[in-house]
Amino acid sequence: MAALDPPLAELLPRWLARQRWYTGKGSEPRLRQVGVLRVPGPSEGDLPVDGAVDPAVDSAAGGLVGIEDLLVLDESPRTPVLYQVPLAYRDAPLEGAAPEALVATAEHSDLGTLWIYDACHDPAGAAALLRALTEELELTGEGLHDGGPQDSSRAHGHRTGLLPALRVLRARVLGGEQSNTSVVIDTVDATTTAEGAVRPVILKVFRVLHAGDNPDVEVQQALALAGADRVPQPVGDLLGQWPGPDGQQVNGHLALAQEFLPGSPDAWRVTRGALERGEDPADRARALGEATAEVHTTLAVVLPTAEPDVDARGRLMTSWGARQAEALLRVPALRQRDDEIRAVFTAAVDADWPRLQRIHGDYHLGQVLDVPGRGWVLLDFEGEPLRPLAERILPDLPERDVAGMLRSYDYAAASVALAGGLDAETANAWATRAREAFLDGYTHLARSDPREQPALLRALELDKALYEVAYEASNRPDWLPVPLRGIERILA
Ligand SMILES: Nc1ncnc2c1ncn2[C@@H]1O[C@H](COP(=O)(O)OP(=O)(O)O)[C@@H](O)[C@H]1O
Ligand SMILES: O=P(O)(O)O[C@H]1O[C@H](CO)[C@@H](O[C@H]2O[C@H](CO)[C@@H](O)[C@H](O)[C@H]2O)[C@H](O)[C@H]1O
Repeated sequence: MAALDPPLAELLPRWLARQRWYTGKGSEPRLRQVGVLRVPGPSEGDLPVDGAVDPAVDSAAGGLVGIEDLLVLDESPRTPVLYQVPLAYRDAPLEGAAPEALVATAEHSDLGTLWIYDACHDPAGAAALLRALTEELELTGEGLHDGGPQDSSRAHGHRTGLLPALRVLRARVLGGEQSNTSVVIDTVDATTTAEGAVRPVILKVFRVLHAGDNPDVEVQQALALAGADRVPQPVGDLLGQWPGPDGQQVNGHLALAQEFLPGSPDAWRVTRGALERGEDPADRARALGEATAEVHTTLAVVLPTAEPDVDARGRLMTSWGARQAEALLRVPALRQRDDEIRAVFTAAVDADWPRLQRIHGDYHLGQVLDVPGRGWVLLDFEGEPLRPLAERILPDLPERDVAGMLRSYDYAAASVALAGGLDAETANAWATRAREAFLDGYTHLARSDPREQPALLRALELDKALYEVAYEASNRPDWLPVPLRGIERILA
């Protein structure tokens, strides 16, 4: 049987531990493969080799030996984490590849030296993954050295049909700090040979996998199919199947593709820029409030809603308690505010609640794009990455998104002040004005004014700030003062 030397089992953990999306920072992964899928290469006509389109991808499909998508379980943390690692094998180095794209080189018993790339960083790998979605391919481990009849993993592609068939020209990984890996793929309409406009799409490869429908796929598709243009047009998705913890097969999304909106800065950049230039934030914030209400109104119609019954209230109280406990672990000084925090949550549980519905779930300024000629467009409906998927897919309080955005205006002002660009008082006044304008815009198009539910809004802002304490402690300790000051303000 063909073999790799060193074997992947030795090479992969070292590489995985260095990835931004590896959740066990600082610890050594202990990996067990639970699935492997063979991904057919890019379509004929993808990545043309005649240099007609982009010389940078001339050699993209040449030298490719195979692509496989590994599902590996890291058993080192208390709760094991399942990762998706698509790999592209080549018999020669990929010209122009970024150093971080190479996972390792290894000797194959039949093929000689192989260069093993993160398939997301290999244009042929990304084109092949996109093809699996757009051509609705069925993927299995059949034909692979370590796949075979004993391997029960599967995947199938699904195309929404909202965009025409696509032919890939080139691909590049989107930089920046991300929980998943996103690849921007330039395509043209495959149904015509005429010179058409380049249509960029973004392929988002989920790195941490969960059993169940990914809300980013489900919620965005529901909105787009209802005709909403407040989300990018979805191209399709890849749904996987693998053996779950007790051996039963589970389903979960592996990837999605959607329209890419170039030249569209996110609201975080736009907002900070306005603040640095001393511009009044009110008009933009009001428009964002309106866009948010528009999306909430559609979601309440196209996806299931629920009564805020005793169970729902109990679940929320439990999750608030867990957040408080987690934040306390990170910042023990918060213990002094324990009773005050609990009192805010208790007051909210007993307040009037609106009907529960699907929401964005991790709403902040970085999740919204300012699209020329279209206005605010919302991205990333995955919910908070630190919250269990089972909770993220339940109908929730729309005020959670409102509170998320209110916190984000606070963050924008505080981050400019933290960088020395503004005194704290001016920053606070600016944030207050932006927050009020956002609420005015929301109220204008929603059925209710969130300010009429002060206890609920206060608890949800506090909950978000406690989440941010845990998030910043793990990812950006220098920013911890931002949510801590937020907590002070909310409790004042
Ligand atoms: N459809 C899109 N068009 C343009 N830019 C996008 C699109 N989708 C994502 N992006 C960019 O990629 C970034 C990360 O995307 P996101 O879906 O939030 O991924 P993650 O879950 O990894 O945070 C966004 O902040 C945005 O800048
Ligand atoms: O976009 P993600 O789904 O990865 O969200 C996570 O990271 C966010 C930071 O990038 C974090 O947001 C926090 O910082 C933002 C500024 O960088 C700020 O606008 C948000 O209000 C604040 O919550 C988010 O909480 C986290 O889930």
